[in-house]
Amino acid sequence: MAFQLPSSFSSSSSSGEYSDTPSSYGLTTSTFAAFVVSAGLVILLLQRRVGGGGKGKGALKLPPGPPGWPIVGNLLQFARSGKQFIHYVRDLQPIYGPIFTLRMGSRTLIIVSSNELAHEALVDRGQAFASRPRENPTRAVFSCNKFTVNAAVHGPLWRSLRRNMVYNMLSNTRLREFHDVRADAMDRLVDRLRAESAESPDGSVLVLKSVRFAVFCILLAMCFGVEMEEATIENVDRLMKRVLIVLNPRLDDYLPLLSPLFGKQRREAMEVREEQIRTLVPFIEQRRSELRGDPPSPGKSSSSSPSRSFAYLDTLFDLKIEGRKSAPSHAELVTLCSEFINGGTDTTATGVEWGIARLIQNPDIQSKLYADIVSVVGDRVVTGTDVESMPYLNAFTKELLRLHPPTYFSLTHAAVEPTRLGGYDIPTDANLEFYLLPIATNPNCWTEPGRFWPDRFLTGEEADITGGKEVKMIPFGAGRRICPGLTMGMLHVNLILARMVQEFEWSAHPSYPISFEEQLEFTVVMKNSLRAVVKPRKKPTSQI
Ligand code: HEM
Repeated sequence: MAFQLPSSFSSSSSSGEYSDTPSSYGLTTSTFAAFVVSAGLVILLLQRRVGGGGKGKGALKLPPGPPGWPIVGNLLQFARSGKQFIHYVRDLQPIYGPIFTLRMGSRTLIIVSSNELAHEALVDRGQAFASRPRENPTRAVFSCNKFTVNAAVHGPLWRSLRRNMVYNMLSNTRLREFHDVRADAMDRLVDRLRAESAESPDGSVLVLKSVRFAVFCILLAMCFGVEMEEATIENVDRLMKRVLIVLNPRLDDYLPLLSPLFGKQRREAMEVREEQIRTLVPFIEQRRSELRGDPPSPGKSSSSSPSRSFAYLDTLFDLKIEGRKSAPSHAELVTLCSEFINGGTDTTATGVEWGIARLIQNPDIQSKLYADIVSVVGDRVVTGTDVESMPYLNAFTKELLRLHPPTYFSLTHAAVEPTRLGGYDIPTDANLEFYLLPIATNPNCWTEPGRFWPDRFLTGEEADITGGKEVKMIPFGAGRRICPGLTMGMLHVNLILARMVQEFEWSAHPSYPISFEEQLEFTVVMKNSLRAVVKPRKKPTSQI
């Protein structure tokens, strides 16, 4: 079992297809257990000697939770359970209720799984819970000390960064401007799937890999303003995977006193950070010199096509941050660009993978979806504008994100100042985790909540996925920290699914039966990566 707890994506990455987390970071259960017991005893002795101890939380009335050990809290029980964190929490929830506490070493996690409490905390009293907790030292380096939208504490920096991303990049008008980037990525996706299927002896394809690559291409082009050659994209993608691996939570994140034992991992993380800066700064500099109108440097081989008129990066060069005079540094630009690319890549790709699995499981639903697409576009290739007018597709995607929220937890929240929720104290240093899956499958809110049934949204059941009025399903979170990429995320999931279904009929591979078991990486991916058989349909004509 990998040692895996929820974490923010910061400037880092997300995952999706990577189940190859090195065991040096993911300790096995038995080593971990032995390690924690001995380490716990050593720390206890050390703390006694220096007169240390608790943090004076005795007077607080925290939500209930399983009793834990001194120092290590519930870490040992979690490790010994042999479960993934999402399953460990799922099994505790019926015992401890809608709000409960887990102590993971030095971190106090408060898990909220009630619709009402989520609405109260995120919407009604959104300001009070709008911050983010402290980061571990490795993440702090990658996020330039929380210089990102997702990691910034609630305050002027967060407001400046978020406002810039939302108004300059994620508005409907701006999204329309990148129509051709999406169209190109969709064509490439279809070509890749066709080629992979033709090369494989059984005509099958690995869904997540190609979809993830397509989304990555779109976000890379939007971020840096250039459409890069495939080899360059793959290179950047490989680097992002390494970033992801070194940012995996480590034992010393929860037991900082053990950090002297993790020197090698820390050094490796710093090398990856340097490589990330070395790789991305040339794109930043290329863009800067193009904006200045410099002539291309002689003899420099270009790994990208001519530039677009606008990119996320352009908005960052002279970004005015409340309370700060200087423009973002190179390292900060790398961090902000990585956040933009990573925030939307695995979340979207994971959603599509589960979506294709559901279509294979339900051929009737697949037929209805195909009919919906054809009724709107006829023989023409489906575009981002078309998907808005496809009621069944939109119902399908909503149902998909209800039952398979790409992240089962929102990013970790923190209280701005000590407060209360559900009758319990919430200290500022607690990690507040909103558990999205039980919220979206609450039997008080849904008929047959466990059934995958897109028609529910066409026959009277409703849900505002922003959670503004009430919280029924919030795959993008809710309130002040709601995902700023909601519209783009929905558009990409809709468009990719529509194009994949327009071009191919999807069915199960006889040797790889579909299993709906999940695995927590950054997003919750299919435990057995989906391998499916594709049968080309009538080829649509090129775009108008
Ligand atoms: C299907 C696609 C997506 C899903 C399911 C998703 C989900 C989420 C969730 C659950 C959160 C946490 C909200 C909270 O803390 O309460 C979040 C935050 C965030 N997402 Fe997304 N996301 C998606 C796509 C995107 C895209 C396309 C981008 C941008 C390019 C993006 C950028 C962000 C950022 C910057 C935050 C942090 C917001 C803040 O802290 O103020 N996401 N997302």
